[in-house]
Amino acid sequence: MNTKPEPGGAVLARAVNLVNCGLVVLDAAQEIVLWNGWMVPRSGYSAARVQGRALLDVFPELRGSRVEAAVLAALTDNISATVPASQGRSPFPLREAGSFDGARIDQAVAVIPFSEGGERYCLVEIRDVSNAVDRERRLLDHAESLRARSYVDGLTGIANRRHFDVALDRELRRAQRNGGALSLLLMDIDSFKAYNDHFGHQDGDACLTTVAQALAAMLKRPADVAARYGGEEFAAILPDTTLEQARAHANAIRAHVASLNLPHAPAAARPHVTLSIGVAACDRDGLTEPAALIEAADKALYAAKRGGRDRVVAYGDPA
Ligand SMILES: Nc1nc2c(ncn2[C@@H]2O[C@H](COP(=O)(O)OP(=O)(O)OP(=O)(O)O)[C@@H](O)[C@H]2O)c(=O)[nH]1
Repeated sequence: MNTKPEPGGAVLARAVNLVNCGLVVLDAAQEIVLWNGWMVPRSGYSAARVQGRALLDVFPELRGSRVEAAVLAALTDNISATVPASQGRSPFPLREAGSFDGARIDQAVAVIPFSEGGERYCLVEIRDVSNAVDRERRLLDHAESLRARSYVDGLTGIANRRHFDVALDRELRRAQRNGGALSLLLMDIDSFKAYNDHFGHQDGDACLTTVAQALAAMLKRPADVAARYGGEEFAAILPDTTLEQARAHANAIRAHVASLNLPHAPAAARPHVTLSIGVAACDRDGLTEPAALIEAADKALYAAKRGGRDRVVAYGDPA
């Protein structure tokens, strides 16, 4: 059996001052009766300076905070409480030891009531959780950037197919709710196989990126979406746009890409890179589902290819 005597007050005081968290003891009047060494360099107050002063007098900004509520609950109702770091801003104005203009330490605070000699007290324990909070923030940032990247085409930087699918579904529903129009363009670079065969795949990739950026620059409304639909195929969702308006816009896109004068392979129909575009709109019967709208635009695109390429065809145009 351990027969060593209990440590004296001096040993306890040393231990309390060495512990790696803030310890503050308040009496029933919320006045500070203990202020450990950890608090001193982080608050800028020595124990002698705060002893006997009310906590809210030392830190007026705690008024109305969750810490004040927890202290009240401890001293009046004998209830323990914790104030986790994630719930808003760090309650105590504590900074990294010795840096009084640095960032606040992220804190997890626990308030624990106890009685001694018939008096009620509470212990306020403050732990520095800055590292954990930092890690959590970095993980959240990383998750957010992964999420954003998962909707962007890695090669061209415009929306990818997944983004397109989500946007088309959303915009079609919105158009139906509001009784508005919506048009879809499917665009394909003409004779792109010949381009790759002549210039090589790397130049092919660069060409795809240039065309994608040119296309995105032509869609100016916030709700418009330009996406890479497949290999050398692009799509544009144009909310609040009728078939005839979309046809006009498709022609402007086609003319803009042609005006870039990107040299094409000798085997291509034109000396420069061109687009064929199929247009469909949801203002026609039966084109209220994404799949039906895509199929209609695809048929129109096929007709544009068959008709000689470098042209715009709308679904329903006479063959
Ligand atoms: N460089 C590059 N080429 C791609 C990519 N995705 C698809 N392609 C190429 O695009 C070409 C498409 O060829 P086809 O579908 O035969 O059509 P096309 O030659 O464009 O002819 P038309 O569409 O009929 O005018 C194929 O050679 C694919 O390899 C890509 O990410 N990078």
